[in-house]
Amino acid sequence: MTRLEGIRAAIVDLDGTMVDTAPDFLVAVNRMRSDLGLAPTDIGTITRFVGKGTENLMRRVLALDYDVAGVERHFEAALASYSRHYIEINGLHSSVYPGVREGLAALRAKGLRLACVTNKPYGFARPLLASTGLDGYFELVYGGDSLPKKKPDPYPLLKVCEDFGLTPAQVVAIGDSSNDALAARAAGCRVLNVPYGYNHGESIHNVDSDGIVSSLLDAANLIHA
Ligand SMILES: O=C(O)COP(=O)(O)O
Ligand SMILES: [Mg+2]
Repeated sequence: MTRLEGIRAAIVDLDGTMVDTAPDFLVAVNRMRSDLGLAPTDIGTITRFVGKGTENLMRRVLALDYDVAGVERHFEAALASYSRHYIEINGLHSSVYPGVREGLAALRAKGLRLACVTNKPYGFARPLLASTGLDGYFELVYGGDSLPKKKPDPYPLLKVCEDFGLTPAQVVAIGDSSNDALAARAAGCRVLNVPYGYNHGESIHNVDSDGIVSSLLDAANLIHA
């Protein structure tokens, strides 16, 4: 695969890229569903729904049972219940993917600056990064509610470029979904995808990116300052 040259910073996605959080999502969603008197859902359904932030996840899991008006009627209660449960179990059922720590360390060793940009709410992302010990690698963390727009909008990536004083062409995004690739393409950043995450239940091979890497360590081996 082609080397990426002239890269000074990497923007790394969280859910499905650094941490396999689907089991956490499943537990919190099912506790919320139980609070609302709904039957539990399954991990396959959850992995299709994760990626576009908490509000979208709530609407999708409510739409399993309710029509559009019903979803909106139950939305606030569902979000409050889910958020309370998620913060209680955040990280307990999750694991860091192989090659993540090694990849982040290798990127830092090459002199790259690192930012984490996730659609996960900042209040969930920060404690997860701390409990997994990944927070020390990142100069910057933006959650899905940190900025006016979230991925696939390019805004969070462009904000990182501005924060770092770099042009988008000097920055690579690494993520598991079309959200990450679309945001990167629209921003003018390079982008690498990992194939082991969620991608809305679709094949990552149909996504326009600069390459698919099997791990963050493989990504680091392709990236050069
Ligand atoms: O929480 C989500 O919806 C997905 O978060 P991500 O951007 O880290 O994949
Ligand atoms: Mg992701």
